[in-house]
Amino acid sequence: MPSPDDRRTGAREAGPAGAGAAPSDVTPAVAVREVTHRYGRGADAVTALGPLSLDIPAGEFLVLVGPSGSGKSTLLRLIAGFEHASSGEVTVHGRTPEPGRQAGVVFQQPRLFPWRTVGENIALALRYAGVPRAERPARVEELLERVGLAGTARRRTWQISGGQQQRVAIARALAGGKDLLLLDEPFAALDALTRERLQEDLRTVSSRTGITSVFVTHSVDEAVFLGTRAVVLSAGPGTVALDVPIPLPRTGSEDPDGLRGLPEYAALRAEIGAAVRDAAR
Ligand SMILES: Nc1ncnc2c1ncn2[C@@H]1O[C@H](COP(=O)(O)OP(=O)(O)OP(=O)(O)O)[C@@H](O)[C@H]1O
Repeated sequence: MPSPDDRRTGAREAGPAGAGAAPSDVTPAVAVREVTHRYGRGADAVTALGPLSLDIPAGEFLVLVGPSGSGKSTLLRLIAGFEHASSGEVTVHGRTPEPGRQAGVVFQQPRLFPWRTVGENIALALRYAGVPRAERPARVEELLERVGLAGTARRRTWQISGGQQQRVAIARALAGGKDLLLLDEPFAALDALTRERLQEDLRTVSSRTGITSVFVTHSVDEAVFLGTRAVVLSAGPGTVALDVPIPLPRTGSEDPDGLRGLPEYAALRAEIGAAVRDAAR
């Protein structure tokens, strides 16, 4: 899914973790400092997360893995600004996150407007991003091309497959021109083959644009394939159980089978898999 205007941030050129960490004096794209999060009050309160600290440099593709209930989605929601930390601080480019402001978000379900066409769903996001009306059709086509859906703008969302709908959701998240993408198990509901295709395409998009990404998954294989860094959360309330760089080749044109066949790939899978199993005990 190459695009003529692939963006590369300065920090990306400095390199994500795994390809040489960003210098420590650069403000991270996302900073999570001593954060805890509780849902509810009194006797019904659930501590979902923390205390947890994490810096995510610009350009990094951070994958969050961990047992069910370890607080992965909670952490993502805090970074998106959907929740406010009970204690500690979350900042995105040094500022308190606000919903829809700093990040494009993709959920497990595509959440498209069913009465609108594919193109209209994306055009709406462009409108919210302040893109002038006259420029929107060309931008829609460009975004659709980027996610492998060129020529589908006029189709209704119910006329396309679940995998295609999730591609539209990714295009919509990219439409805002944000440099942070938050994805909460976006491929979990898809069949294995479609899931692999989307993983490959997302890896290419992320490698070529350098967009900072935080991706929640239960799949260790998905984590190693997509990430430049993996963080495993302990059983809830989640803290960092393992934090490892994934220094695999990342030009955006790697052969997926070749990547999965690398000995480093198998070693990372084993290390992260063991940490997830330990965390779940
Ligand atoms: N809105 C909510 N109100 C009350 N408790 C919540 C809420 N959302 C999450 N929790 C609780 O917070 C804890 C962490 O949930 P969270 O969904 O963040 O974990 P997770 O690691 O993403 O789980 P999963 O992998 O199952 O999706 C769990 O105990 C969950 O029950």
